[in-house]
Amino acid sequence: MKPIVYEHIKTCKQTGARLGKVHTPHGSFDTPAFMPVGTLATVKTMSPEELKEIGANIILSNTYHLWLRPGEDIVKEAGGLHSFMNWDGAILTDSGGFQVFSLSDFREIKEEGVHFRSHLNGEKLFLSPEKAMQIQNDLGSDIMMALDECPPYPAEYGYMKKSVERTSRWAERCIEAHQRPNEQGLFGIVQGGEYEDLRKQSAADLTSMDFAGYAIGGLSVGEPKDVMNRVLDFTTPLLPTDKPRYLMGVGSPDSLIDGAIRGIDMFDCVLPTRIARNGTCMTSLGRLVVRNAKFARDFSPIDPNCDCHVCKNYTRAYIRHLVKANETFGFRLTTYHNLYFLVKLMEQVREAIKQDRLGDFREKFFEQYGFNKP
Ligand SMILES: CNc1nc2c(CCNC[C@]34C[C@H]5C[C@H](C[C@H](C5)C3)C4)c3nc(N)[nH]c(=O)c3cc2[nH]1
Ligand SMILES: [Zn+2]
Repeated sequence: MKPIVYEHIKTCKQTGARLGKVHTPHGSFDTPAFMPVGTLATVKTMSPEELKEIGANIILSNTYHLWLRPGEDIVKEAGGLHSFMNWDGAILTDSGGFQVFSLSDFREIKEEGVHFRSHLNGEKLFLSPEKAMQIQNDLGSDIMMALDECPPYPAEYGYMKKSVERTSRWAERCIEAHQRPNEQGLFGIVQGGEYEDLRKQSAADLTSMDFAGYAIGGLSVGEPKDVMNRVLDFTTPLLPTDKPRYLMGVGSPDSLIDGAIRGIDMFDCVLPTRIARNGTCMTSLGRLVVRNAKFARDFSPIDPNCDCHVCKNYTRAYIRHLVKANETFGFRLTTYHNLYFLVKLMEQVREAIKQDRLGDFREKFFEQYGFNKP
């Protein structure tokens, strides 16, 4: 039986956004959904209980890092990632390719796979479609990603065309190498950069193969927002309506809303956890850098419009003090609030889709958050 099932509930009459549910062997989650990112089998500083409290039902984990440390064999011996990290919700693992390109200084892409050096000890390593499948099979994630190449931005047409064709051949090999298709879903990743014909070719190749869902890759790699939105405008319509669509590496509140409007169901981004660790918070009135001196005697919550545990019990002055003193608890508070903020934002997006008014919601939110300021 299919491990991943997409249930379409409705499409917003005002925009192309769709309300849905994704059913997995470890529970379901409402879409559009933001997925918190756990790099080393933990969403940094958050406990599984806190992630549940925040409302996260699916998290991302990291093939590349877990392969290098502690090794997928140890995670497999622990019974898989769910028991290793004591998380009983859904887990999505990326294939590791993106990490190789963004972390290791030496790498060589060949037809058979990618040769590179470990960013930990410089050891020569090799990642192939078959290896990426074996690692994710051992980790036991509910949603696995095919091994793809995410080309840099910008990339010239000739290179992009060759890369798309190789990514499609790798996708075929991933399907072949997938050991447990009835227990773990496998998503294909559409590439093609900003070239409409290459996006069409990539989507046609991948949708002719039987994937549980489709990701749009190659974006959020430095391109302007309007380029991302244009690529989404002509790419999402190429994807089947009865399967989830995942926009990889996105993103900021405005990109989440604009992606949902263009029919995206799933998002992931390190932003909320990464900026939290330098004391920056996302609030309904825009970004707030809590270590700023003006908050030294500010005994109000991070976000007056937020009802999270942190905003109900702690003040800007206290969190500023902790962050300035480099106290771990301070980063736990900013991380908890930022994740809650994005999970809540997606709840408001789903509510707006229900009421066919996501366009109006976008206007109000952008105005209040300050996205429209020139
Ligand atoms: C930021 N922009 C962006 N990201 C991207 C990612 C990684 C998604 N996040 C997973 C990830 C990546 C890192 C950091 C955490 C944990 C783990 C390792 C998995 C999230 C991508 N991943 C793949 N396989 N392909 C892409 O084209 C791609 C494009 C992206 N553009
Ligand atoms: Zn809050």
